[in-house]
Amino acid sequence: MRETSQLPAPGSGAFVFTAQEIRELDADLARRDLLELTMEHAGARVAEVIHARFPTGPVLALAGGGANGGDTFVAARHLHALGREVYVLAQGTRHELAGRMRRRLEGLCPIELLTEERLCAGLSKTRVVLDGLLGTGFVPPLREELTQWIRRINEAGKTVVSLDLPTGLPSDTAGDGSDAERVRADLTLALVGFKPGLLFSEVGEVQVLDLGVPPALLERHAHASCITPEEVRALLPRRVRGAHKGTAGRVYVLGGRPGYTGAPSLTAYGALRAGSGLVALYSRAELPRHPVESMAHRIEDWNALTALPRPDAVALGMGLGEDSVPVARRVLSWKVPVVLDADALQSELRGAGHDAVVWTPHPGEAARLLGIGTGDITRDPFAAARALQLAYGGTVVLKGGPSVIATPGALRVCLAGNPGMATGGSGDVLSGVIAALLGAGLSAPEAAIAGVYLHAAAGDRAYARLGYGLIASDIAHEVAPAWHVLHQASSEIL
Ligand SMILES: NC(=O)C1=CN([C@@H]2O[C@H](COP(=O)(O)OP(=O)(O)OC[C@H]3O[C@@H](n4cnc5c(N)ncnc54)[C@H](O)[C@@H]3O)[C@@H](O)[C@H]2O)[C@H](O)CC1
Ligand SMILES: [K+]
Repeated sequence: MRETSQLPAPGSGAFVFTAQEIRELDADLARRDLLELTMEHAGARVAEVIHARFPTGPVLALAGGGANGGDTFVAARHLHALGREVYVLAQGTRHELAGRMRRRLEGLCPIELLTEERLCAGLSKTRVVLDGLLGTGFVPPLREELTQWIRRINEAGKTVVSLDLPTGLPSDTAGDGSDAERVRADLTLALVGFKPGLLFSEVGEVQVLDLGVPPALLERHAHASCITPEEVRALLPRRVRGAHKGTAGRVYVLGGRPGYTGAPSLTAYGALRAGSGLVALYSRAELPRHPVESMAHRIEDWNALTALPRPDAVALGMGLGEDSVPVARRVLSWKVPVVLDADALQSELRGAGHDAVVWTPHPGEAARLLGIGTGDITRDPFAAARALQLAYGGTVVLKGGPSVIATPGALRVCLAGNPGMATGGSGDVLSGVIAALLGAGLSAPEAAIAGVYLHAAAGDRAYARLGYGLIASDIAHEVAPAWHVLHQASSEIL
């Protein structure tokens, strides 16, 4: 689970790149004669941030044989120019670029070949370690000498700043949970954008450095992009002066069964707090704690649904149990926007969906839908979300820390939210929020993006008040102020 204090700023509309996409971006930059400039910029920015964050003491810069090491040479030169004492240990290399970089340092700060002995001596004398051994070019498994060096770095207890990626962390997938073989960084300065490994592993603080790469190139090569508060604000439905409850979205919540009555009630709270004009619950069970602002109906037979007027959106599956698949089939045939959650996330519904469906699995449900293990989902949530979207259609929200959204055209990730939200009923609230937005007229991708963000922002508000003791109904109630702040705020405040 990610620690709240380690979350990157949710305001950053950063992109995410895999190692392959970085190679393609680099090739594009090289064609435009911009690659060397970009590396120069990277090193200068890294030096600037290190100097600002850790302004005193010697810096030990560890440079690998690839471009990650090349960036480190540039950073060392800029740190030296800022008056810092810098000691560079470089991996033996024939890399032409790294060789040139090294010549540029000669006479400025000491450079030696990296050996274990020199590493230990250097670590004992330093305050800050700049880890520039491996970046996106790392191909597991680690070579033995690297494993030993990483161990030494981690044991030294110094402040460690990793350049682009903590050495040993795979770029494109979540780390395996053990950090024995990767640098434990206090801060990672990610170049150009996040790498998936940084989003889905325990990596400490991450800061993305903008290297002045033209946004059009970033967009062309990116794997995914982070949801921004600005775009969510623009998506939020506005009520007209003559609005009444019937125009603000009528949402049906279909869920619950005897013994499982809390889930649909939380969905109803989520929908109401996200602005639904009317929320009606239908369940086989009595729902003793449904919001008084909603209408709860106990029904004996789901055939009774046929006689009901069509709502603007439906949230379906929360606590519904084995009736979920036939009920979902019936509701999907109405062709109104639907959120399919919890018990409705079944592989029998493959092919039964339509464009206005939002599927909201957590990793366990996603694994069930794809017929693979949960570990395969959490290893690469982007790939899992995309695979689900291709198999099931509509829009997929793969819940997690962070949540990932696959729309027909894009992969998105939400950096807001916190581990306190890992509490029973949190997902039920989310399906209500998304259903409310669908009911207000947003498309499935829009409702998923805005809903996931609003829910996460509400969770952050609840966490600020209550810490890890927050419960799902707190998230539901914080949706309203989260929305209100977003609605009112100017883009400067965001
Ligand atoms: N557009 C950008 O974001 C830019 C990023 N840059 C930096 O370039 C690196 C990636 O550089 P690359 O040369 O492709 O790879 P690395 O430096 O990460 O590593 C290559 C180096 O590592 C050795 N190696 C690979 N696998 C292993 C292993 N299992 N064990 C030990 N050693 C291994 C390999 O032999 C090579 O020597 C990116 O992270 C950014 O830092 C550029 O500056 C351009 C702009
Ligand atoms: K690194």
